[in-house]
Amino acid sequence: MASPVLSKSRPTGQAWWSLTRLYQGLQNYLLCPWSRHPSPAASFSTSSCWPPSSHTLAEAKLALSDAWPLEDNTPSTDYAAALAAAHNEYMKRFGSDNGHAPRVCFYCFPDDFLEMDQCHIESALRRLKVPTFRAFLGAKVTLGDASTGGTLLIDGVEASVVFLHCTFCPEHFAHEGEWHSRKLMELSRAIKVPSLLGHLAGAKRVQQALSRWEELSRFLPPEDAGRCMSVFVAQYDPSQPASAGAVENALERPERWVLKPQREGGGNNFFGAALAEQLRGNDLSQFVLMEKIVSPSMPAMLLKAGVATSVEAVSELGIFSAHLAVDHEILSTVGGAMLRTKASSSEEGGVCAGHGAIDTPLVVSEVGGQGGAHAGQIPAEKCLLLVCGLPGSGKTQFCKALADSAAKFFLVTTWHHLSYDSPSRTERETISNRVDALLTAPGSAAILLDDNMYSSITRAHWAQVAIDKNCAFHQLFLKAPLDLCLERNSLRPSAVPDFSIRYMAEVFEWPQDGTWEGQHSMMLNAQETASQQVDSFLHHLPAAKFWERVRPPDTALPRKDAHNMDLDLRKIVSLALKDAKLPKLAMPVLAKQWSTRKAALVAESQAKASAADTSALRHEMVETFLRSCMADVSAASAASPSKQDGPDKDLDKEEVSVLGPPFRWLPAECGCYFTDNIYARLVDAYFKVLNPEMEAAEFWKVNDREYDAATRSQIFAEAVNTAKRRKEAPQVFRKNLSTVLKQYRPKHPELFLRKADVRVPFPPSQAAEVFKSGFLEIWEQARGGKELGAKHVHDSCHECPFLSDAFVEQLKAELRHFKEQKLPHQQPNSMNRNGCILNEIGLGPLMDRMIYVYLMPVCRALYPDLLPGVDSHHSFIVEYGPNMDTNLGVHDDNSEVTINVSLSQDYSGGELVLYHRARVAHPQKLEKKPYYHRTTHGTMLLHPGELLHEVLPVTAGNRQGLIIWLRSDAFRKKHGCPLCQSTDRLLYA
Ligand SMILES: O=C(O)CCC(=O)C(=O)O
Ligand SMILES: [Fe+2]
Repeated sequence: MASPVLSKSRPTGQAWWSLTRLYQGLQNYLLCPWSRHPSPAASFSTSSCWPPSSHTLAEAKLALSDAWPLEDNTPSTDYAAALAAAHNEYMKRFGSDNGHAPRVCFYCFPDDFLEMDQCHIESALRRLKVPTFRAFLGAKVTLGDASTGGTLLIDGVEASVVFLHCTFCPEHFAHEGEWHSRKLMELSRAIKVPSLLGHLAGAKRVQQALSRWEELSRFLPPEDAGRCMSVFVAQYDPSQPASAGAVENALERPERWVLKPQREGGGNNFFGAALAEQLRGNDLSQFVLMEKIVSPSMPAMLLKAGVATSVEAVSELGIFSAHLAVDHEILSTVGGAMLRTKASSSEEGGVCAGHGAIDTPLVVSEVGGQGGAHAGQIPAEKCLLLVCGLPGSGKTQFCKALADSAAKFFLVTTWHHLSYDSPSRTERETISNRVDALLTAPGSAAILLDDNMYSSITRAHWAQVAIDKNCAFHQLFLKAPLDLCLERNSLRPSAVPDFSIRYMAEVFEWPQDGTWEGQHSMMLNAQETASQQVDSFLHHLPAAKFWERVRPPDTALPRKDAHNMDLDLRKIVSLALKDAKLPKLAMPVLAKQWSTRKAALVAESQAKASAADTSALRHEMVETFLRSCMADVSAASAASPSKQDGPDKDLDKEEVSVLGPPFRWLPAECGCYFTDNIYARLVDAYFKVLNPEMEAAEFWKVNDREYDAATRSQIFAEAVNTAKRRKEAPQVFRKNLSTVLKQYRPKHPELFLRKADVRVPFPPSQAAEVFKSGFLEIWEQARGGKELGAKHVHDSCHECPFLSDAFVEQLKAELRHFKEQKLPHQQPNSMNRNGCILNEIGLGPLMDRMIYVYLMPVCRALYPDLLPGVDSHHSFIVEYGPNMDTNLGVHDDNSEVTINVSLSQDYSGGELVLYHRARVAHPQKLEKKPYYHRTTHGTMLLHPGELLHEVLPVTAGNRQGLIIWLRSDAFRKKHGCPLCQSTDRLLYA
């Protein structure tokens, strides 16, 4: 029986799962005893033609009444048609202009056992009246007219097309003569199959490079690159320092990895202990370390040498395609497929080597969709997915990012995201009922239930709900250091009391291998950005039992006895009383209240001690107690005088996503932003403010510098004010943005994109209006990997055209219009008091698109080391002129790369002066001569954020600029925050 595959080439957990169940039957097994040469990837194109008919026959003989119709598979004739098209193109161009009669050459080994496969293509070509000949490695190869683009003569015959069945591994080049022949082939005008580029694209090192988003998105539109990433496994060059983590993991868990030497064909790979041994060796540069692809298996019977064996089998699908281009594309077709099926226990799948069998794909359309007669019988699929982790571990952002991208990757129709994280019992009940309803409703759906879920008993409850509803079940854990969660939590408008995070961190029961949870859990790194987490989720999806129904817990769940319960209640009280947010005055009252509540719970639990489910009941009691203490601490701190004019509590109801994807918009990236490098304009210097409530004496102890008394008090006031403003900046940012979204009536609504649209380019005609044509040329160069036409002007600084005059005017008109409305907005940063933050006034999505689609390819080409990836941007307008700031002191930026777009030209003075890098060890060794930048509007300057720069006084007129600070978590993780040079307090990296 044929092996089912999807007609849509996307990984669909649900579909795989359903198809596994559908699979039944018998496997034909083809055994070829010859395995002298590794076969090129295109072998067996012919042999793949016959299984459909034999499988159909087998179905008929076995009277499988519900057999699915099998598709014809005709790769050999499709192959021949593509070769014929190539030959005809050659004839059209060159004909027989020299009296030779060109033919298609099959260039092979002298004793190639695959001849039986190739001869079908040859005879199909003959039927198409295309002459062919066979030549063998070592044949006499010459160029007819000894120059590039000349005729290719092989054994004296002119080849129109050379179809290479050898020269793809080192042994094929045993003599210099073979290299020379191969080179002549490349230099000749004959059409090469495969082309050198096509061949290289299949090389393992190239595939490794293409498995990275940064590389792949240079060649594919983001949407397509995203889809590809969702099915690619990770690949590394183990000799590179950046791969140390992967190598370490492979040494620990070799069963998850495969080590491939750079060789074509199977049979050369290392697995398990042999892999670990190689990894400990010296020369790793010849290898590619790849995560193993773990496909879902299905039961099968393999028949080999007359013996049938029942195995768990996996299949691998290859699709044959042809692409012919001479200057422009002439032909691009997909023709036929090869499916290899093998026992999942076998590391190798080679058919000739006796490991795999050629099989037939059973093509169905979407499961649960219009899949033919059987579709209606396939039950709708549901999956309950728990997203667990401490508060501040980024669960909600991850869920949003997943639901956002998941629709593209799964056949599941609906993704629901529910947060169970509510202190109120009734609200939790409502959500619980909603989960119930969603799991019962018709249609496929994934329900993401996001909560701390720190106890395994709580998770088991949800597993049981999934079992009862006959649904699939899986758990995702976001793991983050406690300090990071505390820091992130403190930045949220709906921060929970610190003590609750400390408590959960202490008692968190992480899933254990070997228990029911081990099989149904995936760990994600909470320090990655949400989109990276989604990437790793998609990477690990094939191995996860994501769409499987969970088996009831097979290990005893931890039981909570009276003693344990008492310990937990005490722990909660003691941590809660230490919570920093708790005002001192409230403490005795709460301590008393909690002690009474605790005693009542203990008594209640003792009274119910004989009930069957006491353990679960005690769990519930601890949970309820924790939540009531959390509510008390929140209420007490909200009522304390210092908080009365604090952030607006209603804000968290606003659906304002400022954390991406694709980019975060919040100004703070490191905890030091709130305490270090606080700028005082008065003396043009930076100070530390450990907290805004700090006393003057303490402040001057930390900032030990000499000033007179009056200056001291002014500096102190300014620094403390700035620190306060920074502390509140994230909340104010959200609040302002939500006000703008509700109240602002734009002048040019087309500038206000939807967040969902930011990954797509402007339609071409609009792009031509937005950008200067010179920029679009540079953009194309960057995307094509070509040298850029940007002008290098100073140490790593480049100038290039960017926005069109019309667009600059449109943007400025919108900004004027905004300012006229007098809506609240913040200053861009400590140094610039005028202007505004574009992300805060609703133009964030526009900037996201500008950066994601247009600026990133250019920046990546110009700053490959600085920008391994960009996770956030701070985009703002600066303005100088009469009655405003007129200059800007020397500084470096809180960015990896800064893009400075000039928006005006009618002003005097105001040059931007670029010096040297502030953060290198020996700045004095760098170029000392400053560069004075002054351009026409719409031109941009790109410079590393660490380059010291200043703006000289504007003496007349008005000067406006658009500044984009690009930030990279990956860079900061390695080199530290640019302000404090440390990695300790990074919020997202
Ligand atoms: O106005 C300019 O050109 C530079 C502004 C700047 O350097 C900044 O805001 O960081
Ligand atoms: Fe700057």
